[in-house]
Amino acid sequence: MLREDIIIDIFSGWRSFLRKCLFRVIRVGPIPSHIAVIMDGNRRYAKKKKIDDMTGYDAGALALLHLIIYCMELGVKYVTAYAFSIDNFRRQPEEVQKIMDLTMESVMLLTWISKLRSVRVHFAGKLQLLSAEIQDAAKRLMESTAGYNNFVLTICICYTSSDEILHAVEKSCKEKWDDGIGIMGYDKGNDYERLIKVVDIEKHMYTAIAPDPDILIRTGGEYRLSNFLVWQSSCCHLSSLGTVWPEFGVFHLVWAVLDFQKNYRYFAKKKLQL
Ligand SMILES: CC(C)=CCC/C(C)=C/CC/C(C)=C/COP(=O)(O)OP(=O)(O)O
Repeated sequence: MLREDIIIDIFSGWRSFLRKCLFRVIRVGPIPSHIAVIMDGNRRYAKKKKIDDMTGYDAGALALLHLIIYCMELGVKYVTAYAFSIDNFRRQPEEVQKIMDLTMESVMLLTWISKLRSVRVHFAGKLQLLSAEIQDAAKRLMESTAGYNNFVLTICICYTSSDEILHAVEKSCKEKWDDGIGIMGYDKGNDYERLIKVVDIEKHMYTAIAPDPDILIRTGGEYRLSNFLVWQSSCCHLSSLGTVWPEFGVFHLVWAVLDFQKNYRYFAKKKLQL
């Protein structure tokens, strides 16, 4: 399903030319540095098109590849996608297997794209829940692209925010403990001095490779975060789109960015206050 000729087609041709003209106009305003996506509605798309659910996921993976390329052209440096949550292991075995197969295919395709466009690929989540084969392939891709910084793609797999925060707290405590500092704070007059700071926790997040997202897009008409980037999205523009993920296209991206630009002053001010 995910093939190199599809990517060449997205990068070139008259559509790519028109897109670049449109992006030139949008770039007059502020461009988000980081866009995160919850790719909801793949099975609903499959039902709508009367195809099987697994083909819906294929279409979803292709929509993600389109988004990555559009973001590169627009000048967005970071994209983070919620590919599979820890809770998704409770789904039908064939569905779990399908997403794992897509992950493996994506690793192969991303190996090719990353060399072509200097893309750094990062997998974020409890990766030990993946099969040994996928863990190895993901690790190899992360290592081989670690030196690139043109564009950073984070694929959240076996991920939930609760697990990410627990992991980061554990790591921070262990680090302080190993340094002989201890983990409990102490009273300091009227104040309380914490030994574990917010920066310590943030350093150990699975997604620490990227700054907090500027826009979080959720498709499928839902208004929930579903345990995705909960810590990181306190000051981010939320965009809930009625479209199902495989139908997400360049105009949906443009809409989300224009909406972000409309509210930019507020978010810029809030970020300065943090
Ligand atoms: C790189 C990589 C591994 C790509 C993964 C491809 C992909 C589109 C994953 C989405 C996973 C997922 C569980 C989405 C929820 O949609 P749903 O189908 O549950 O939505 P619905 O049931 O509400 O329609």
